[in-house]
Amino acid sequence: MIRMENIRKWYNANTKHEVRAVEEVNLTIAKNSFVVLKGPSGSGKTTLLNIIGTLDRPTTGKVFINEEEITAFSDIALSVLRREKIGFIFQDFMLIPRLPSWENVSYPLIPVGIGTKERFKRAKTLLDMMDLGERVTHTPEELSGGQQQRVAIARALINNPGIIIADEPTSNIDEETCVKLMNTLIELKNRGATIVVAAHDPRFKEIADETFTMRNGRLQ
Ligand SMILES: Nc1ncnc2c1ncn2[C@@H]1O[C@H](COP(=O)(O)OP(=O)(O)OP(=O)(O)O)[C@@H](O)[C@H]1O
Repeated sequence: MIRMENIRKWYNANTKHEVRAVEEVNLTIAKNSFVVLKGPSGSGKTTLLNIIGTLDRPTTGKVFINEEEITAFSDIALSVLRREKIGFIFQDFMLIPRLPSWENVSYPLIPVGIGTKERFKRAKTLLDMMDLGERVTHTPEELSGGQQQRVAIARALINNPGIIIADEPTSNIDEETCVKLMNTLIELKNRGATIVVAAHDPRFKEIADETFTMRNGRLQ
C-alpha cells in the first residue's frame, strides 16, 4: 500500500519562481490496484508521481510504502528502494543513447551485481515479450518512437517491481503499441503489481480500479 499524508510540493520555495505544484494531497493506493491520475497540464500529476516514486521529496508531508515512512529514508536507502521495488515508464523514454537495447533494459541490474551474461538473458526475454527480439543490439536512435517506448517498458520490468509508475506512457506511441502497453500493465497488475499512471487517454479510466483528478495541485 502507498499512503500520502498532507503532501505539499513547492518548487523554488520563497523565491520569485516559487510554484506551489502540489497542495495538501492525501491519497491511499491499495496494494495490487491500478490507479490513474488525470487532470489538466500543469496540475501536478508528474510532481506527485515523482514523489510516489521517490525521485523527489515533498516540501512537507509524509509518504508511506507498506507502512514504512519512506520520506524518512536517506537518499541511499531511497535509491535501493527504487532499484528493488519500483519500475518507471517515462513519457520521453529516457533511454541512454548509444547503448544497445539489451543494455538499456538491463542497466538497473548493474548495481545489483548481476553479470553480463545473465543481464543479457533477462533483457532478451523481456525484449522478446515486447516483440523486439530482432532489435536487441540496436541503439535507441536506430529505433522508432514506439520501439523505444517498448524498450523503456522492458527496462521498467527488469527488476520485477512491485510498483510500476508510468507518466503519460501512451503520448508518444502508435495505437498498436498503446494497446500492447495497456495489456501489459493489466497483466502486471494480475501478477500482483501496483500500477500508478498519469494519463489523459480516457481508455485508462476503463481499465483502472480508481481514477483521481488533480486540479491546481489538489486532488478533487
Ligand atoms: N522542477 C521544477 N521547477 C519549478 N517548477 C516546476 C518544476 N517541475 C514542475 N514545475 C511546475 O509545477 C507545476 C506542476 O507541474 P507537473 O509537471 O507536475 O504537472 P503535470 O500535471 O504533470 O503537467 P503535464 O500534464 O503538462 O505533464 C507546473 O506549474 C510546473 O510549471
